Amino acid sequence: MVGESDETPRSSGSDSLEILKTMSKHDILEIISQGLCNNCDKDLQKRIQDLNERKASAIPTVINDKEAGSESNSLTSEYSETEVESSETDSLPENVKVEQTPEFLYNRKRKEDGSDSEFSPKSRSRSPSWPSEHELMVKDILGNSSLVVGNPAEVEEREHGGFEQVNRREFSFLERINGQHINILEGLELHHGVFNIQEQNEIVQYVYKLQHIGREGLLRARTYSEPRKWIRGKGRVTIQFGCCYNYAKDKDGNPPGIKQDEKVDPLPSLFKQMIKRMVRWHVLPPSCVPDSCIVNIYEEEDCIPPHIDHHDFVRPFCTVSLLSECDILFGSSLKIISPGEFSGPVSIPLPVGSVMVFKGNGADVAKHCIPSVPSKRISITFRKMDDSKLPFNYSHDPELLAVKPLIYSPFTRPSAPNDHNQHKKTRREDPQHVGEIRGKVFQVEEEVEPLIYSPFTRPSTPNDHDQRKKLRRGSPRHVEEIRGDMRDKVFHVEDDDLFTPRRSMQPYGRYPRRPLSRSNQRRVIRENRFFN
Ligand SMILES: O=C(O)CCC(=O)C(=O)O
Ligand SMILES: [Fe+2]
Repeated sequence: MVGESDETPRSSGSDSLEILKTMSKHDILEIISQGLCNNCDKDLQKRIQDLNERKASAIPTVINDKEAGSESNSLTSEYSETEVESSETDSLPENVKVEQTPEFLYNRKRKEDGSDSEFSPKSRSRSPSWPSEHELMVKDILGNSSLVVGNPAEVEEREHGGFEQVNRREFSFLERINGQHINILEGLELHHGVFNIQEQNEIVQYVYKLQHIGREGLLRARTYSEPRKWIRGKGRVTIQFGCCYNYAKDKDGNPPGIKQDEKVDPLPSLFKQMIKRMVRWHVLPPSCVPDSCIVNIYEEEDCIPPHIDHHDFVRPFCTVSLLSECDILFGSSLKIISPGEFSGPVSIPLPVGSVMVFKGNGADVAKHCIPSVPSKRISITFRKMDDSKLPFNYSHDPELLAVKPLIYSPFTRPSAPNDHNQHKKTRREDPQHVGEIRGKVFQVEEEVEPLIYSPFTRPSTPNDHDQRKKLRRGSPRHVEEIRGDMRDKVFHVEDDDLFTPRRSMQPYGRYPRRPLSRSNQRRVIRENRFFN
């Protein structure tokens, strides 16, 4: 057990118990969750499991929030599993409200729906440790959704052949920060083709299912949360898995970041499949396999304000965009104009099905935000927690521990469908091809020629557009010319359609965008000129 070799004088067992009674839940968790040997860890898990089972088979009288006259309209609003499990609940007076467990709500719902079988996982009779009953129940509700549907040959084909189609874009935008020109978008990547339309549909349906069971109160208290809708432009629905993340200081004074003593639901199976896909297909490195995610469900006009993702999460992290396209703004400084309306120097459209990877300056120097969206949108942000910030009692998911990128060789790339199987075999069997993956990655980079773009040299008619593109691509000197022209600001923009100076100088948000008055236009342009 903890500190067995510690030589400091110890208090007796009963003293320790007395001290324990005066300690906060947080401190107790710290004591029982750190530095245990394997045997003690197993023993502890078994004790928790046994306690859980005893509690589950003797759920105390439950009073419905609504029946009790509570104003809360969400069954989940107060529920916390740790509270239900804490010893105080055993000795509550009869009329004191006891929060409802998701299992209870689930069984009640089943009864309401006419099903007479209660949720009773096989593990109730005997399970060595995880997953808990609650987790089994959520799995049971979600069913066996699969990212890739089809016969085994199609699945194999998609998993192993599809990543050749992925297209990666990088971005560059120089801002002058402390007198130096810095590419604030360095490290940002936008990947297309990682999830096809059928897979996107599958994911969207899954998110709706999660939203539904979240609303029903069947997910853990902090997993599902809804914004207070009456405040315009504020927030969106969020569903958190893997860890509980505090966006801002909470009502108990906990700072923003991962709340280690709070439990949320673990990553659901379909999201693990998405993670595996992204690692296998080189969207994310195997050294940084996400173990948490936040689903954002934006209704029309919802937004996410300017921020830099918390460093409780390591880099890179990524966001998958679904359902509808919206713009994401970047800048070392972003302005809040009104709720949901922000302005900044760079705007990048996030196509449906794309994956944006954040690292380097793109994650840590530039802030980002999503202004009020034009229509309903879903995004899923996948992040890996810093080791020191893992929730207490966290156990790594074995399914995600051994994910490896697929091996690809540009030199054995199949030219005809007949070669294909042979090619796949070579790739999988010959580890030396790992080195060639780099070749492939660089090749992708070369395919995307960075375009150098200045708002002042932007072509005005479609006819000279192509001509200019050619010129820019063909002549590296053109870069210098533009740099010379731009003096303080150099715009490197990767795609013609991604950026226009007019758009960058207008506040974003609110669709359709209001035309700016002349004086406002002058003000915004002036502000952007002297942005640095
Ligand atoms: O919805 C998005 O695309 C961005 C989400 C985001 O920035 C975040 O979850 O931190
Ligand atoms: Fe973010």
